[in-house]
Amino acid sequence: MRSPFCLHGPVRHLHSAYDDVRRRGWELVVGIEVHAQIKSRAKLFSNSWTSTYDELANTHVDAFDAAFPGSLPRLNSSCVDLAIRTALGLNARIRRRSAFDRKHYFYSDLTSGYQITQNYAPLATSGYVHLKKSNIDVRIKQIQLEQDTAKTTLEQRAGYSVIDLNRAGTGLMEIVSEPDIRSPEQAAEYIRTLQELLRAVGSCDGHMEQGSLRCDVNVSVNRPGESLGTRCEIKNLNSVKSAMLAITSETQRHVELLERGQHVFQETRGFSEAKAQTYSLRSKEDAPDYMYMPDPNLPPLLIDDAYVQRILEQLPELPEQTRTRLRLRGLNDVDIDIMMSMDSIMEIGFDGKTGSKIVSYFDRVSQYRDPTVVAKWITQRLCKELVARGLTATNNPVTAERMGELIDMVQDGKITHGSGRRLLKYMLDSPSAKPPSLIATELSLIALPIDDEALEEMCAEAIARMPEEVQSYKRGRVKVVDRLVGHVMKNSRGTANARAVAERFAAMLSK
Ligand SMILES: Nc1ncnc2c1ncn2[C@@H]1O[C@H](COP(=O)(O)OP(=O)(O)OP(=O)(O)O)[C@@H](O)[C@H]1O
Ligand SMILES: [Mg+2]
Ligand SMILES: [Mg+2]
Repeated sequence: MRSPFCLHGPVRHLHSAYDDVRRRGWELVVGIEVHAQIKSRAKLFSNSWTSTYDELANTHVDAFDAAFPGSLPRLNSSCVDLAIRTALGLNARIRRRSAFDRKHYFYSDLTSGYQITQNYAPLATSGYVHLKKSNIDVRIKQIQLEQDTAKTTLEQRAGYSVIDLNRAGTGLMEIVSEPDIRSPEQAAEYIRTLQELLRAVGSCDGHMEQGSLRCDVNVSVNRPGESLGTRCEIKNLNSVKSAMLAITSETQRHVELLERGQHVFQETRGFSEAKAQTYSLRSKEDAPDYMYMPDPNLPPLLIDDAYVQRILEQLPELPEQTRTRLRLRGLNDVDIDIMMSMDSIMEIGFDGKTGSKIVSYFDRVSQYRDPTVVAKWITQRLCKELVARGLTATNNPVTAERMGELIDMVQDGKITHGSGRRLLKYMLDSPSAKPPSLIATELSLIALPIDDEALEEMCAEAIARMPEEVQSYKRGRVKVVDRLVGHVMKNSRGTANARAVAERFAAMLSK
């Protein structure tokens, strides 16, 4: 499973660079702006459907998305619902009256010349996210609704750019944190926690590599106890790894400037993954004047208590609650983390009631079974086998009922653990409607009874074949019995019960 703290190559190098900066007596301050694409069927203000990143260009475009003169925006209420779900999940205060503004700038990916956003009265304010590993709360300054832009691709050879309007007008939630983050690791945990929450409430699929979740990180350094330093904003980071790298290299740049007696100037910067360095895009002086103004075509967004209450009632279990519930059922944090992180490689449907697919699978399988046993099968076997086959919980061919039967067969000693694993692999590779017990019989996986003559014979055969092992066992090296057991297991194609075999050997060899 992927771990946020698994550091490789340049990350490890920069990680120690960051430790060095800390040793030299600097404190790092980070605030993150996350742009999360709302997982709604329609765009924020038009009837056009949203698209995935790999669809044919310009096939999801309404007159309004193309800024056709005379076209008017109409707010899609499901985007508001999903943003409110998110705000509730982030413990934020939902504004009863929010409003939309125009942010003007001129760029080829913005056909109307302005982006509709919420500058003066955002949808929600003053939330927080708890980071479990770092054990801190990161305050959320605000959550605002805004439009995504079109996508421009530069055709370098041909000397022109092509524009795809599929993304234009898709709803975004901008989630702005307070500057409460103090290390690249905390930033990584913040992004992952947010990702998990957005997926759980079903408001965003959180795929950074596909651009449905993008981060801008703001970085400054200061001496402990002093006021905050000047921040630089690094735009458009599309993986947790590049966010960590960008923060680390930017911190180092600030410290080097300040230690040389120079100043840090407020800037917007980009990040080159290849060089693991940030570079200047524009200084504060060059910052465009966005000429914000209330959008005259959109009335204020009014949200009453009943509306919020209704959404609160539909809110699925949040990750924190799932963790607590699973812990109460006896699961350990490793198993819980594996199950919850499985969802990061899972498609989640448009049904809204998403939450964690693998957790609800676990709930069904473990309803009348030992939860810890079921969790082990799911995390150590099923998840691994699914990932190896490029499958997800959504297209997992083994239903919860069949998985349950398989586990029962192992628990009841009808098949060995090893045979259970083979059976699971078989069921994943050759999906069928047959019950696992029938498949096990067909594959001759049914365990040999403990007192079977065949078992006695197999043990005797092993003893005859492995005199050296027998000798050293008799001289007191009891661990050697494992080799004898291994021989029998191999001969029985894994159907013998390993513990029974070991007991049999102990009895036979003590004679
Ligand atoms: N001294 C600081 N060091 C690091 N981060 C900071 C500091 N001061 C503010 N920040 C962070 O900078 C971010 C500012 O985001 P905000 O959206 O409010 O403004 P902006 O970046 O100026 O606007 P835009 O949305 O146009 O980028 C917040 O995440 C905040 O926590
Ligand atoms: Mg911002
Ligand atoms: Mg910003």
